[in-house]
Amino acid sequence: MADGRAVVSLSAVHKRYGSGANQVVALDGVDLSFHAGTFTAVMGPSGSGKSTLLQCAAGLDRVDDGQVLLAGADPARMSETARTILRREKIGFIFQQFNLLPSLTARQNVELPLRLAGRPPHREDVDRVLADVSLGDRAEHLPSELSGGQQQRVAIARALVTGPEVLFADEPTGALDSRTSRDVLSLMRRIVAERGQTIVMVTHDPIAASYAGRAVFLADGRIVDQIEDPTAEGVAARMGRLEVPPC
Ligand SMILES: Nc1ncnc2c1ncn2[C@@H]1O[C@H](COP(=O)(O)OP(=O)(O)OP(=O)(O)O)[C@@H](O)[C@H]1O
Repeated sequence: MADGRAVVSLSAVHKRYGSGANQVVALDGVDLSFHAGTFTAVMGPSGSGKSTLLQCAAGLDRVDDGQVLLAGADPARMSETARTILRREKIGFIFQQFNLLPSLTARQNVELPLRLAGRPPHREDVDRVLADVSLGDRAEHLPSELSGGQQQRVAIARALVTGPEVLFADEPTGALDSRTSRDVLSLMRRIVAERGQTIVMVTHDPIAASYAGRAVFLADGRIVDQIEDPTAEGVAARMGRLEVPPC
């Protein structure tokens, strides 16, 4: 369902932390676009800049040089309030640790982004998105009454309920066992195929990357390779050449 429109694009993006001798160049001239309806895995060794890329692409962190365009807007040129609204309305996030509110039911967690955006949640919309993640029968359960995979599916429903242009996922299966991970990844792939959702996922796991339509490889803050329709074996082999051998 990819339509060739870039939902997120980074042009010559540089991001540095610290200064002087302690300065770290986290992103070193990144040019990268994420088109509508595509599922991209961002891979690379530890410290290569994956999380920084996600933070900058999502407008959560400022870039030092270059430009990010996110859903047609440049977050660097927006006020803090406008950036908050952009994040609330156009972006969904999924995290390794789910980040659900423990005292709220699955339904109330899913309703939360709508309430924060001042949009009264309609029961049928929330029911539909819970059914989309196969949790129609768990709506009234607390997170503590759900398995890890079910909690991550609530988090996905919560990320989808506002109809975001792009979903950013940071190691979404990092806290799940392999079978549950496969279920969550299959769900993410289905959301892309059926809803035309755009997903950008940071992962260490070649099997997770194989669910994406493209794997992008970072090393020392630079994009060094891309693989279309990646297989777990192909990704693992490419990663093996990027990882620094232990001394
Ligand atoms: N807030 C910060 N202050 C200083 N340096 C930072 C900060 N955040 C990240 N870095 C540095 O920037 C570089 C890129 O970090 P980043 O977290 O983006 O890498 P990563 O590929 O996501 O790593 P990992 O896979 O280990 O999570 C690293 O050298 C890191 O130490």
